[in-house]
Amino acid sequence: MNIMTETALESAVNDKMNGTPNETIKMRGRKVCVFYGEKQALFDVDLDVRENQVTALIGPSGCGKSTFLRCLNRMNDTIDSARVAGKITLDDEDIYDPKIDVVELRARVGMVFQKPNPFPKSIFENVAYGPRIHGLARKKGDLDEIVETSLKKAGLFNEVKDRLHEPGTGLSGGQQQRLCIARAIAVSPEVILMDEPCSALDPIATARVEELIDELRQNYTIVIVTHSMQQAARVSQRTAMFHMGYLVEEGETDKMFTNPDDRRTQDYITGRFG
Ligand SMILES: Nc1ncnc2c1ncn2[C@@H]1O[C@H](COP(=O)(O)OP(=O)(O)OP(=O)(O)O)[C@@H](O)[C@H]1O
Repeated sequence: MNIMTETALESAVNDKMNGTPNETIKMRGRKVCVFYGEKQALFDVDLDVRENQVTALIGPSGCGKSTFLRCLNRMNDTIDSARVAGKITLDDEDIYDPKIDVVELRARVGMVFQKPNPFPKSIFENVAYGPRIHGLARKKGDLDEIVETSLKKAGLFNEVKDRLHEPGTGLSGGQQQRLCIARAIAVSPEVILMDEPCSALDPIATARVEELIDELRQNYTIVIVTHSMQQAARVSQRTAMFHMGYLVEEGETDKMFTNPDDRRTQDYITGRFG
């Protein structure tokens, strides 16, 4: 290693130690437009997603938050009437390039939905399914290890270790959502998209998932859609405010909640509309 590299490394480590956020852009959206048939749902959205940070998407119902989230792993491809224009990159690679393997993309950019949706299979199988189809378990024992590690990272292992072969659907709502997070983690994603992951959970289960999101950001980049201003303020480092299909403004969460630039953000966070 030469001196320059050593210095650069040291400075990067110091930045980390000082808590300077990682400003690497993991995903970049430029002039993103989405149409459902004739109706346009998103207009020229430019939004960067920073690595190892939580980005919250907020705004009144129907403003396009979930539509934008679904663009990030091409889930809109599954909606017949949907058409996406503009450019979205992951590590500077165009995810809408025809060469992109969408199955592989969705392993790199995983998703957790509003309602916990475990498969009607055992807890073990819920987590093992993805790694198995993606060929991540090479030798016997690999799968056991992936399942255990993923459940640990999702903060669920201790609660379920004695009943791994019982149905995932038998868990509580909060546990099911953490199982879905373990399932997403099991294929080693780089980005995790969460569409209102706590809206079906009680306050205690919500608090547990919020803590988990904060832990996960050390290893993953997270984008979360939420209707809860408190949740956005608690879990995210950056917040993006949408209104009627437009990105109104985006910035550090602390600033967005104390001193936003746009009147619409101010009105929304203070409950004046939405
Ligand atoms: N599958 C679809 N087909 C047609 N229109 C859709 C579809 N999904 C969303 N839309 C429309 O696109 C617009 C944006 O919807 P979207 O669900 O992205 O908003 P949202 O901000 O996530 O809303 P909510 O907070 O209510 O979930 C809305 O007008 C909605 O009716």
